[in-house]
Amino acid sequence: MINKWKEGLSPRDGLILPDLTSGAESIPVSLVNEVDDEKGPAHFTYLSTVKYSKSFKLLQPSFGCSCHDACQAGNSNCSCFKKNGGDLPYTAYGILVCRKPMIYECGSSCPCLRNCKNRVTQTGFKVHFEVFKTRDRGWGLRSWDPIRAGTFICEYAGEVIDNIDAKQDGGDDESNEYAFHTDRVYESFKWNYEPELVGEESSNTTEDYGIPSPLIISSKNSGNVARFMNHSCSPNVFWQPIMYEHNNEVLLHIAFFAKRHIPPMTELTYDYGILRSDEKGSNNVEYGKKKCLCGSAKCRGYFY
Ligand SMILES: C[S@@+](CC[C@H](N)C(=O)[O-])C[C@H]1O[C@@H](n2cnc3c(N)ncnc32)[C@H](O)[C@@H]1O
Repeated sequence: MINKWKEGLSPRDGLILPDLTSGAESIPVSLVNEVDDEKGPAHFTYLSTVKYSKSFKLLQPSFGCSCHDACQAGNSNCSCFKKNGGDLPYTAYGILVCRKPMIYECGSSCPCLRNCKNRVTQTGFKVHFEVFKTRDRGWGLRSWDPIRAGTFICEYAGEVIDNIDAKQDGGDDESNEYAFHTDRVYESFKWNYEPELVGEESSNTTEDYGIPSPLIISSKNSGNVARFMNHSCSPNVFWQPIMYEHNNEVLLHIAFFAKRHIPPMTELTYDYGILRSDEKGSNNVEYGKKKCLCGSAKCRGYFY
């Protein structure tokens, strides 16, 4: 049936819009409601990447590789590989091998080809998503295609804002529910599924992120499909910081990857983390105000 939807041979029940992105992405994103009469989410502008309005100072100097073809695994002269600890972070099929504190992709000043294997998150998403109405958590995101563990899902697109803007954006006493914060408290987990999937033990990879300074991205007014991903305490998606250079600026992007194999039509969710209290310091976590309806056996009961 899903193949018939893709080929346009059979109509998708509850279809509201065939492409929520209006052509901004190479693969259309359907908008579907099979549960009630709501005709779509509140207005927002579709944006496919992150937008830095204020200059975000990164400590990393801007430099790329000098590979003239595609960057090759084992090439000790490739400076992009060196920044990634001497390895390509992705397999030849573009699957993330291991969660890392930071991934450095080739950027616009690197002479390597556009299809270099070190540019996975810059070439748009490769799965057919639908934004659908959930029964109890507003709109959500799922895929018509099966997704293999380690697959790039999408980036978190939106506008980079500072903490003051984040508070103002959400009103006086409510935080912006469409803000992604890198410095929330996130449940730790080990990611190294690729070796596990080929029958090897997972290694003890670090759970810390190597982010130079906290980043907040708001997708309230403009964003992509990531703004529809709901929270789960047992998520099937996780985020990974990625840096690459564009127009002589090295910018930080947040990319989502599948944490496990995800069957078609399964809701895609990630852990929103818990907001830290500015006043209480890093060891004191401020417990979230929102009741969590993720329904997982490990549900914390709240998020934010
Ligand atoms: C970034 S938005 C996600 C998309 C949203 N469902 C929508 O309709 O646009 C975050 C909001 O979705 C809802 N939400 C997400 N995950 C939830 C969960 N596990 N339990 C209850 N509500 C959730 C909450 O209202 C939250 O503030």
